[in-house]
Amino acid sequence: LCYRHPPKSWACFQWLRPSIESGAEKHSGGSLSTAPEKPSIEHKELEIEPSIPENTPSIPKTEIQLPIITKADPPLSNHNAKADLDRKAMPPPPPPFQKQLPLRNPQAPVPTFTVGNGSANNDGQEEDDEEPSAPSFPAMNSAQRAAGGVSGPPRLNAYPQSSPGLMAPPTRSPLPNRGPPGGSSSLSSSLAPPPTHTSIPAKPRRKVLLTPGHSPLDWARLSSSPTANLRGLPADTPYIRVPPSLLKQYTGRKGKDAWTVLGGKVYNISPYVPYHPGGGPELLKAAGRDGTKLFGEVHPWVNWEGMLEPCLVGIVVEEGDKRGESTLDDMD
Ligand code: HEM
Repeated sequence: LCYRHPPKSWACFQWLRPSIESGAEKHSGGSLSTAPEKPSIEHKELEIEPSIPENTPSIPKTEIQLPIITKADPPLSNHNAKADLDRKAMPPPPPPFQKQLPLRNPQAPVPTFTVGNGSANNDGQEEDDEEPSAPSFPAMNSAQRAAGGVSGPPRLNAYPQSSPGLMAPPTRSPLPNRGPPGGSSSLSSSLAPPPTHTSIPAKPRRKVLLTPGHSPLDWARLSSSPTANLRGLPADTPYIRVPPSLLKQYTGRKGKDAWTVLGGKVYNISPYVPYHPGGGPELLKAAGRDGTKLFGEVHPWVNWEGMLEPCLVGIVVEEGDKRGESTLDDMD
């Protein structure tokens, strides 16, 4: 302000100038005995004026015009008139600082933006020199922009008007869709995991509902009991050699136990039938014959040796092997 309007050009000084000049004349007259009426003001003014450099850029005096008093204006008087003149001579105060968004259409005070016409500018130039660029949200490479679903600023209403880019409101039914995974509505269930997160197994799992007291834990408890006789043979019976003809007799029918062969060892699987997670019938498919291949096709990860150790009957031998009863020590 002082740069553009130096004190030299202030209107109040214009008003004071006649008195200053007259004061100067008094001083130049050399009458030291005559005391000025306003010595402090006049001397101050006389000191200020020479301190302003002559080459200071200033508005020419012709530009500083006192307001022309027309007939319509009320008559100015004394202090109020001077204050008015001073106020009019001063430039208007700057507006309060605020960042102005470039609004192209004054009819629409809320900024809106559209996607898809390629007008978005992202080269980092000044905003004032460019067209109004798209807002920074959502991001330029976001899925929202790619889907074309952005047509305006975020809305607070839950269900906006139907628009081709917006998701339709969910259809609600009186009961939640919580059917079993294997039910008829499993494909359309909203609780079903998305197909990309799980791989559909080649074979559906065939676990059965075990009767109470026949969980795997119950079997572990039973099989670890030293008093339980799970072999189906009289106590203290040594391990026996089992030819195929003998194995065939133990199919689990006609009141006999079910034996099977896993890895060359013969097991009595009858006690395990109610504990088998795949169901009794499935287990009994291996009864009376070698079930090693069958077992490996279904669950090769199962530790059958540890689970069926107390059910071990003996070993399988060739037909016609007449070496009689033998123990596992003989096999080793
Ligand atoms: C003979 C000794 C066997 C033992 C000790 C045994 C043990 C088991 C065990 C522990 C499971 C649960 C596996 C798991 O949860 O991952 C199971 C499941 C099953 N087992 Fe066996 N099993 C035997 C024989 C067999 C045989 C011979 C068959 C079929 C012919 C069979 C068919 C099944 C089936 C279909 C399942 C259900 C698999 C699934 O959950 O998808 N098992 N068995």
